[in-house]
Amino acid sequence: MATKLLVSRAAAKTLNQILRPSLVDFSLFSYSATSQCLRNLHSFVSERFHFLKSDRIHPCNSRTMVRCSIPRYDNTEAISTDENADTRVPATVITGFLGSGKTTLLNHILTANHGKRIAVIENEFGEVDIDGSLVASHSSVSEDIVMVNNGCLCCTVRRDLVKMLLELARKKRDKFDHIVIETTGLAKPAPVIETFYTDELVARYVKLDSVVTLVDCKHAMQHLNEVKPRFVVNEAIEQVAYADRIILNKIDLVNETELEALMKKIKHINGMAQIKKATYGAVDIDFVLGVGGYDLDRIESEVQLDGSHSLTQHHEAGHDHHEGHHHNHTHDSAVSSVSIVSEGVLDLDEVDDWLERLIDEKGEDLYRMKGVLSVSGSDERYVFQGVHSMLDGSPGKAWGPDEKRINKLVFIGRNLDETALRKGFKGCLV
Ligand SMILES: Nc1nc2c(ncn2[C@@H]2O[C@H](COP(=O)(O)OP(=O)(O)OP(=O)(O)O)[C@@H](O)[C@H]2O)c(=O)[nH]1
Repeated sequence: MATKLLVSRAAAKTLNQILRPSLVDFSLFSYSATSQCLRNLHSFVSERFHFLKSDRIHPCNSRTMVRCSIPRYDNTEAISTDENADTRVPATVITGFLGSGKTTLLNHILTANHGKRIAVIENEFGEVDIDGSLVASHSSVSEDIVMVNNGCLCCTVRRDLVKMLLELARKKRDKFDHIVIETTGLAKPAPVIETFYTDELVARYVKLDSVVTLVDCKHAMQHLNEVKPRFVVNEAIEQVAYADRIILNKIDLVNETELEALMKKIKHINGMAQIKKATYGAVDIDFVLGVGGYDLDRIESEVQLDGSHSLTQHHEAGHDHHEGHHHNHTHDSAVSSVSIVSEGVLDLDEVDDWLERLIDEKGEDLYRMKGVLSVSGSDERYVFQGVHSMLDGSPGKAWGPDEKRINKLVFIGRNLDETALRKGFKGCLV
């Protein structure tokens, strides 16, 4: 197994300013402090709240942490005049099953004319560095390999991933604008995502932009339907579940009916990700870079749920209809999405309590969640996003004077209890 890091010079562009990283203040709290922490969520009106209670995300990770932090920026270090500017380097994680087209997409990113200089961290099984030569044959990056490591990104080399990210962000920051990490076909995305939140230095210098999942249209259904032994993760499902962007690749190898069935299956698992069909990973670069999938400012555009869409999926799943919400739970997979679209005003204290309880009880099974909320006593939307037990929330854009205040929430996870989620939401309405 080899993990290597490349810095692409394919699209050179000069950074006008080398913005030095801002400081994130991580204060360690005791477990009991989380409650207070969440209860105070709405009081951080102008500052982003970031809550982290991370445990058991990955079998390799046995520690339990409770942290609460408000990112802030150290003026002595930051060159930017805007003290709230997020100057961290964005990173995109490309995942997808073996042979789904990850390297093909990477080549597309490296050779497309987008003006961004890309640093690549590539993780490959096998002694021979095959993907490196493939990438190199399509661009002039072969001489830019700066690190080589062994292991699988999701397990043994997570430490190496941290090292590489820090090396890039601290020492080579002026040489690139964006980091792309290509995981092995078998890598589970959770530990890679977790790295951006649990490692304080990484969180200080690098921000996760998005998880892009490649799906091989010809073989994906077989992998998604594969029944694994108990406690064994189906990587194909996990990769779809964590995605912000899904590329249905190799559409040239399937017919419309097969494509339709696959699309339906994928939406059942992940009702939040934007999906594009492609051959040879050829998608607009904007679709994969600069997504802001974990960015609170972008949550609203990411949570594009409307009642009609929801009900359609709900119907497909063969369950009772409930006005204004749906769940696309499938019986053949424990991983599914639950979406709630509802008018009404919420009590933010109740929301804090509800979400706190939820992540306390179900954090391990909650892969992703995002929401735009209408809360009492505020003219602004309240937005939140989370991964497992990490929850990040803050006030967002103001509601328009004649705008309908519609709450939109989506949860993706394992064994989601749609009825309980709906009840929990209703319990927060004033
Ligand atoms: N027919 C067809 N072949 C494709 C398409 N995209 C990629 N391929 C081919 O599929 C094979 C695998 O593509 P890669 O990009 O290497 O896939 P990968 O996900 O990086 O593979 P691993 O690193 O083994 O996990 C290559 O031969 C590609 O040329 C497509 O849209 N259509």
